[in-house]
Amino acid sequence: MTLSQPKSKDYNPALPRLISRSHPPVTEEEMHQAVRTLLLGLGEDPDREGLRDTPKRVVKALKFLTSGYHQSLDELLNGAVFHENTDEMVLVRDIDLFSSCEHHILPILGRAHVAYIPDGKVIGLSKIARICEMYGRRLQVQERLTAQIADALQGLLQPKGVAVVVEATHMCMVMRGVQKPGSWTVTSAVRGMFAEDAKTRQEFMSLIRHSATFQG
Ligand SMILES: Nc1nc2c(ncn2[C@@H]2O[C@H](COP(=O)(O)OP(=O)(O)OP(=O)(O)O)[C@@H](O)[C@H]2O)c(=O)[nH]1
Ligand SMILES: [Zn+2]
Repeated sequence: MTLSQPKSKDYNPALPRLISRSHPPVTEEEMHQAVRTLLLGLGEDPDREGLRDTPKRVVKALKFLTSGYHQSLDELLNGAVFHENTDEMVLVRDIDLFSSCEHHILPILGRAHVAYIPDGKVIGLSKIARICEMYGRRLQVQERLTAQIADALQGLLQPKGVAVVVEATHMCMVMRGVQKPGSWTVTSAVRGMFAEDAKTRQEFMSLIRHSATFQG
């Protein structure tokens, strides 16, 4: 049986604070011009054949990579929250995750492991991956991304506990800056039983233990 839809306006841990709410809208043409200016600033010729459509492509790509700002949990869930009498841990591990770091707008590539202990309600498994995707498609820091996934599940299901681990490599640390290709950042967010009970947390950690590699 499908439960009544949780309302994201009642609970929305990731209400995007988009500046467009208070500023006049920026037109598509202005965005293209901005990319053209960037290319000029880099010493490129934006009118050469290979770059002619690049401003359009960049804007389109960036819009896609930040499309999570325009999604809501209600829409994404599509009612897929069900009554189920179980209180055993549910874990979806190795969810590929792509995001963009808010400091450099460069990719964050990795994976998420998401677990919860139900308290009368379960969520469609694919929706867990969709929640990760929605928050990934925003400008992020990994810590906030991890917490937002945990808080979304906590708010939607009121489960006995939630645990999220994100393992990711940041292109801003690989391709530029400190240039450390082998580095992985691991962040976790634990709520309820996972925060309170070391045994439950250990069970989760042992279930996700493996070597972190990214296979793109
Ligand atoms: N905590 C956190 N930091 C991040 C994340 N993504 C990028 N950063 C860091 O944000 C910091 C920005 O530091 P700045 O000194 O302002 O920028 P920068 O000169 O480009 O820094 P470098 O990368 O050290 O060259 C860097 O240390 C990045 O590694 C993230 O998801 N979480
Ligand atoms: Zn960065």
